[in-house]
Amino acid sequence: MTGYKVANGNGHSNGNGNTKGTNGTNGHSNGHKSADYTAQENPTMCSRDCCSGPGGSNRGNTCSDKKGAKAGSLTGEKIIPTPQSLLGNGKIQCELTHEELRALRVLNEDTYPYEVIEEIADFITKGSGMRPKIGIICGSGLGSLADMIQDPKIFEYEKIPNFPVSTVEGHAGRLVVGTLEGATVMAMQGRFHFYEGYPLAKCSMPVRVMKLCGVEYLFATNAAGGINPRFAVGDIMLMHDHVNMLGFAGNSPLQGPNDPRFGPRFPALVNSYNKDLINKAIEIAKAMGIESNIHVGVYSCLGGPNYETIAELKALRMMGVDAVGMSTVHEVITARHCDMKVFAFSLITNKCATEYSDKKDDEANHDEVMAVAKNRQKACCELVSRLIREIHLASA
Ligand SMILES: O=P(O)(O)O[C@@H]1C[C@H](O)[C@@H](CO)O1
Ligand SMILES: Nc1nc2[nH]cnc2c(=O)[nH]1
Repeated sequence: MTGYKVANGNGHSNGNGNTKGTNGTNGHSNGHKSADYTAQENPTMCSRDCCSGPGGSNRGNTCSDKKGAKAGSLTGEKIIPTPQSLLGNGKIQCELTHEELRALRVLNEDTYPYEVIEEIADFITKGSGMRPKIGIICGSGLGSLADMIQDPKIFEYEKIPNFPVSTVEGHAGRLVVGTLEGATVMAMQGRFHFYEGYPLAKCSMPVRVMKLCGVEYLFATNAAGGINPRFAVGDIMLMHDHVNMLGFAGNSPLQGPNDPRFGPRFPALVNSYNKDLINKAIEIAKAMGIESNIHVGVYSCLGGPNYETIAELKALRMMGVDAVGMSTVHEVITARHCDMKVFAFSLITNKCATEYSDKKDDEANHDEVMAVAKNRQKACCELVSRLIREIHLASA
């Protein structure tokens, strides 16, 4: 115990009556919402050349031809665009061109229209001349897997239309398409996390791009803190299930209008992690002589960027969670929604303390996470590449 008394040694004081959410939102401020409000607050914004709307030649003036405007805007009444209206017949305040509407929806970014994702996928398949079968999302420090790809075609995220950019140290921010162990693959060197300020649908949008590029298998890796006391730093936990804490808080990458071209409105998530791939990975680990460092377990994603409190870690352990991180779950949900086969693992980069202590060493930190990931990247890369080889051989 550390300088203060906890009544029952469990570390909880029941003083939790003030934890209610304050604004009823999903908790992310994406910095782009203003695009909606500009449109709704300017009743004269239109797509024609007569006024101050986009492309208008008479900027700063108001439009006298308001035929396209909804009645509400003429009386000054506010019309709040909803996701349905944005995806519906395209009328927010007045007629927008298809391109303008799409730009608004992309900026609005909680929903990525199918057509935008299709365009990104075309950009990648045409630019690389390949239709990859396996998609890989490289977790923190494991980006070197993408460096093993042969004949790589590299796409910097910032050069891909409508793609977000990586903001985390250790995430390079590029997409690499090429061949690995005979299979055509596309690998994300750098993923998008909720804590970067991106809504979950944007974090996992690249999974849908992968799907439309032809990807059938999603491989996702992450760095995670080990909660299971049997786990050591440097171990690998093959994910066989997850606890979606962001989902408990009412947040999902599938929120908003469902496009059935990707998958059903209410997808089932039991058996999300492919058992055959888990079993093959265990066999490969045996052949590599790292069997004793391999576990099968349950991962949980929290929003981050802060690491967990002792009370949170105790609660997660009681829920059956073995490792905790800040990613992957929303990618897996998106992949399963569009019927991809999923294989995922956590590299245990730190042991999570579940007892109170004053020792600084017990605190997780990103430098340690990166250092362990660097040390273990050879084993992680070998495991993934050998598994990809098996998939390739089985389908040849
Ligand atoms: O992208 P992953 O899940 O590997 O990154 C983890 C979570 C945080 O970004 C970071 C914390 O140190 O590592
Ligand atoms: N949330 C979380 N993410 C991590 N990523 C690497 N280690 C950790 C950890 O202990 N907690």
